[in-house]
This record gives sequence, structure tokens and C-alpha cells, in this order.
Amino acid sequence: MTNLHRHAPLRVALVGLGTVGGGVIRLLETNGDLIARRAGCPIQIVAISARDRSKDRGVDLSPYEWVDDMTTLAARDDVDVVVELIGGADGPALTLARQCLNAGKPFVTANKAMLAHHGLDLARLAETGGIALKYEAAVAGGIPVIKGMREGAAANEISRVYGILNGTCNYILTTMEKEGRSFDDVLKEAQDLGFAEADPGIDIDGVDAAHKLSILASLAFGTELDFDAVATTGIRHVIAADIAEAAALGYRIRLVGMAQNAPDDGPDGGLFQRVHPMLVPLDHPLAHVDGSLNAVVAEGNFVGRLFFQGRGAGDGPTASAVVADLIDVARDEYGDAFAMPVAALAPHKTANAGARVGRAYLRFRVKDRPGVLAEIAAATRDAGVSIESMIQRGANQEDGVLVAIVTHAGAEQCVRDTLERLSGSDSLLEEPMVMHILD
Ligand SMILES: NC(=O)C1=CN([C@@H]2O[C@H](COP(=O)(O)OP(=O)(O)OC[C@H]3O[C@@H](n4cnc5c(N)ncnc54)[C@H](O)[C@@H]3O)[C@@H](O)[C@H]2O)C=CC1
Ligand SMILES: N[C@@H](CC=O)C(=O)O
Ligand code: NA
Repeated sequence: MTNLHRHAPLRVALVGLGTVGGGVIRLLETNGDLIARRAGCPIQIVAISARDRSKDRGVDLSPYEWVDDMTTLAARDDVDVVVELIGGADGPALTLARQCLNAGKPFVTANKAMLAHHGLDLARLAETGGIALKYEAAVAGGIPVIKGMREGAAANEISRVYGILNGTCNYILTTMEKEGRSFDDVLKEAQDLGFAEADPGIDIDGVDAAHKLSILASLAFGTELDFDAVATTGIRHVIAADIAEAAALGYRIRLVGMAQNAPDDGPDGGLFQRVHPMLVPLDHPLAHVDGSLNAVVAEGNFVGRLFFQGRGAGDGPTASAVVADLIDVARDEYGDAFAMPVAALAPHKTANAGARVGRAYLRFRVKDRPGVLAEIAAATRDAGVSIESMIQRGANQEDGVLVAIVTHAGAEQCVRDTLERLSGSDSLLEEPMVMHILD
């Protein structure tokens, strides 16, 4: 293990020099003096590594030693901590993490994909070595939500944690909502702004938010992290008409990640984890979280409702979280990565989502012919779904008519039954869209 002497600089190796890596260099250059006073010592980058040495990154890299082979960093005595900003669940990021933690080298990462898949194993390695594994940037970028849950809310039993966890999707949905622009056009802009993952499908299919949710859920509920248990739907199938209908009904559409303890210990009990587009009532704070902002709500039994909001993506906010972790390392503030020793985490048990009670929005595109509405109404009746409101738009159009339904509160299984009853109907012109309504 590296022994740090307060006042001696904390020597950092920075691997990955893209959006976030560049931000970390700029932040340390800009706020270095203040950070040194807060950390108790200067934080100095001593070595850097990335795939392409010659690329212009808009920052002066000449003060730092370039390392071609990042695998040498774990063994270097003149490096106190390694920061990984490459990305990817497996591959070089994971190899580097294992090497560093096995070698007793503190490790800071923004890599939620790696943590969602290997977080428990990495936490065990950190625990065995008595060293820090820090990842504030991995969930909701610049928002100090890992600290908030791990430290600030640690005394509470949490009943539910949910929020907007992907800046790219939120930027797309809210820009489509405000400016009426096309999905592809806004996605390109989010990529240009540095919000999107290297493969933007990971953002828009909800996978990135699911990575983050699984990490948050483990912290919030003290359960073993289980990414595979997150039911995930992205925003690909949200159309402009859904945004308009939601607005007409008094809602905004947001991609929401939610983890909740199902109340009973019987067959339906356990942890419910889901990422999907939801209708958020206009009077809920999440409805006003726009652009690349993220927000997390946690409901604790003594603290009540906590609401964290801030920039979830982009170079500055993400660098802010990475450097906060470095300051913790300099202060020797370590502790268990998932707020308790890995052996103390409860085994994960998946709740029966079908038993969950709530309201839903269903959208159908159907043929414009007599009897279609009756067919849909019959399916809802037979499945036990009670309709609160129904809108039909676009009569006599070639691409059919749009039917939007809002249900009364009921078991989610009944909504699924409705869709099963309609499946294969030649009245439907495309797969129906279901979005649950946030309560
Ligand atoms: N961009 C953002 O707003 C946020 C990103 N993150 C996470 O931070 C990490 C970095 O993201 P970005 O900076 O946006 O990515 P980026 O794509 O802009 O930069 C990645 C960097 O890693 C290097 N790299 C990639 N593969 C490599 C390899 N095999 N060997 C050596 N170097 C390699 C690239 O050369 C580049 O310098 C990812 O885990 C991402 O999920 C987390 C929060 C926000
Ligand atoms: N691609 C991610 C980046 C931050 O985690 C996002 O859009 O939120
Ligand atoms: Na964060």
C-alpha cells in the first residue's frame, strides 16, 4: 500500500484523455491552489496515458510524462493513485482496475459500465488491500450523490431511490419537447457536446442509466449490486406525439431510473429496479430537470425526501466529481466502496414488478376503421384495467390514428395483460407504447 505523507503531493496517473480526462487536467490547473489547501497537499498529475498520443486535446500535455503502456502504472512507486477515464465494462479499464487494486494502489474511476458489471469484485479487492475505490463521477456526473447516499443518508432506511440518470437522454427529450427538433438531430448535438458514450446506443437504450441505477440501488438498500435485474427500456420509441400528448395531459416525459423495496416479504417482495421513460407530473421537481441536468430523489425513513440536482454529463461537472475523489484520497478518507463490507450486503432478490400498483399511459397507432376503439376498450376491460381518459387523434390519416389512454391506478400486470390480449390484432399498425406515471 502507498503511504501518503500529508503535505507531500498526491501523485496521480491519469489514463484516458477524452472529454473527462481533459476536464480533470483543466480543473487541476485552474483550481490547484485551492484544492491543495483543501486536500492538505498539492494534487499533481505525474503520468498520462491514452490510445493516441498525437491527438490534439486542447490542453498542454507537455508537463506530464506520457506512458504508452498503462499496465506499468500499478507497479510504479512514484504514482500514489490511478484515475481511469477510458470507459468500457471490460477490456483495458478492468485490467487496469484489477492490477491497481491488487497492487494496493488507490483507484478512481468514472466508469459505471465497469462498476455495474464488476463493482462487487473490485470492491472486494479494495477491501482486501485496505485501499480506496472511488467512483463519484460514475453516477449522475457532478452531483455528489455517491457521497450523499454513502455518507449523508447513511443513517436512513431508504424506501425508494429514483431519478434522471442520463444526460444524453434528458437532453434529447427536453430539446425535442422545447424545440420540436428530430431525435437524430438532437442526439448528434449531445454527442458533439461530449455527453454521449462512445456508443450512444448505450445512452438511448437506457443501459447507461441502468448501470448507474444498479450502483445507486446497492448503496441505497445495502444489497448486492445486480445490473442484470434492472428492467430496461430506452427512449428510441418515444415519438413527438407522445411528448405532445403528455403535455396536453399535464405531464413531461423523462427517462427515469427507479429502485424500490417491495413492501412484503412474500413471493412478490424484494427489490424492484427499472429504467424506462415515464410521465412525470408537472408539479414534480423531476419535470423541471432539463438538458444535461440529472437529478436523484431518495426517500429515507428519518430524513424524508432528499433531492439532488446538477449536471450529469460534460467535462467540467464530471471532472469536478473525479477531483473530489482525489481530494478524499489525499485526505486518507477511504471506507467501503458500497458503504459496507461486501460480505455485509444482503443478497439481491428481484421483486415481482407485475404486483406494483400505479397509473400508466398507453399509446396505440391503429387503423382508422369502426370498432377499433371498442376492441381496445374490451381488452382493457377484460384485463381489469380502468381507463381514466382516452384521446383519439388524426382521423382519416394514411398512417392511422393515434389512441392515447391514461389508466387509473392498478397492478402493472393488468396493463401487460391488456397488451397480450391485443397482440397480433390487425387493427394495430405498430407495437403499442406503455409508459408508467410517476407518483
Ligand atoms: N462524458 C461524460 O459526460 C461522462 C463520462 N463518464 C465516463 O467517463 C469515462 C470517459 O468518458 P469520456 O471522457 O466521455 O470518453 P472519451 O471517449 O471522450 O475519452 C476516452 C479516452 O480513453 C482513451 N481510450 C479509449 N480506449 C482506450 C484504450 N483501449 N487504451 C488506452 N486509452 C483508451 C481514448 O483515447 C480517450 O482519451 C467513461 O467511463 C464514461 O462512461 C462519466 C460521467 C460523464
Ligand atoms: N453518457 C452519459 C455520461 C455521463 O454519465 C450521460 O449522457 O449521462
Ligand atoms: Na456523481
